[in-house]
Amino acid sequence: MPKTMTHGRKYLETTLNSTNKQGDKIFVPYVMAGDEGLEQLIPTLKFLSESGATAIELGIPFSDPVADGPTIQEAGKRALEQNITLNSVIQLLKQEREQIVAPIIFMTYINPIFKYGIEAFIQDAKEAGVDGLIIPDLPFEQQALISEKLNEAEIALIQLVSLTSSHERIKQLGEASQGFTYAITVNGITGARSKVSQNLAEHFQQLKDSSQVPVLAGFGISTPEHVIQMSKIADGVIVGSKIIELLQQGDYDSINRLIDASKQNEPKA
Ligand SMILES: O=P(O)(O)OC[C@@H](O)[C@@H](O)c1c[nH]c2ccccc12
Repeated sequence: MPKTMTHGRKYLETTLNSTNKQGDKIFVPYVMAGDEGLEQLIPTLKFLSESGATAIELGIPFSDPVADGPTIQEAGKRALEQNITLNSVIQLLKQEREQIVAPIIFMTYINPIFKYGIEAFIQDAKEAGVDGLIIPDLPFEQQALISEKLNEAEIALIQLVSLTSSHERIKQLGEASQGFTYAITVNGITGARSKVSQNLAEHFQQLKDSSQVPVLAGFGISTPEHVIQMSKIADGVIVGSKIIELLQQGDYDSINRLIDASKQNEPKA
């Protein structure tokens, strides 16, 4: 990161847009903070960033992760056993953020933020160089709780869109979108799957037409072929459970192959 570039929504959006402009698709891996111990977190983030991840979604472990499938839940348990908290992740990033070029998006449930205190959290997240936030259990109607202060701090609040969102809701979310729009491509929880959903081209076209920021596909994407398939209709992908499995196995080659699959698109004229 150039020293003059500060972190936040603009840095995230500029980074994502320039990836698409180059003709590549966006690749966002999800990792659970502290799954491999807190001391391994910076090396892992550095590896992902240097391997070509466009941005990184960093999960904060939580005791009641309602949207998470088994792989992410297990990773969360391992992290909780090591006493990883929102606070310890923020403290680490305050020290080491500069080592990682890729924008960082926190994925945290709302409870840890309440516990931390909304204002203190936003201030510390800003100081830690957090560029965006995903809060899966904060309904759109309740976002005013936090969105104004996030706007002031210029941290992006990412909107999640489900397959069952109505046309009207898609329009609302599109107007509120910052950073990127997270399009959930299955009805269900997170987790690696053998096949990705088909026939989503129209859905994605509708999302792209209403979103002011790139639209990324997530949930179930597990192979380079899935990445290529989804990248045809979305601006990029998010891969969580599979990345967690591969990190556990130390299979960095397969992680590189997933990332490389997002870079096989012809440059736009
Ligand atoms: O694991 P998958 O199926 O590859 O999907 C990504 C997902 O895990 C990650 O983005 C995520 C983890 N926890 C979440 C909760 C809600 C929405 C998204 C998430």
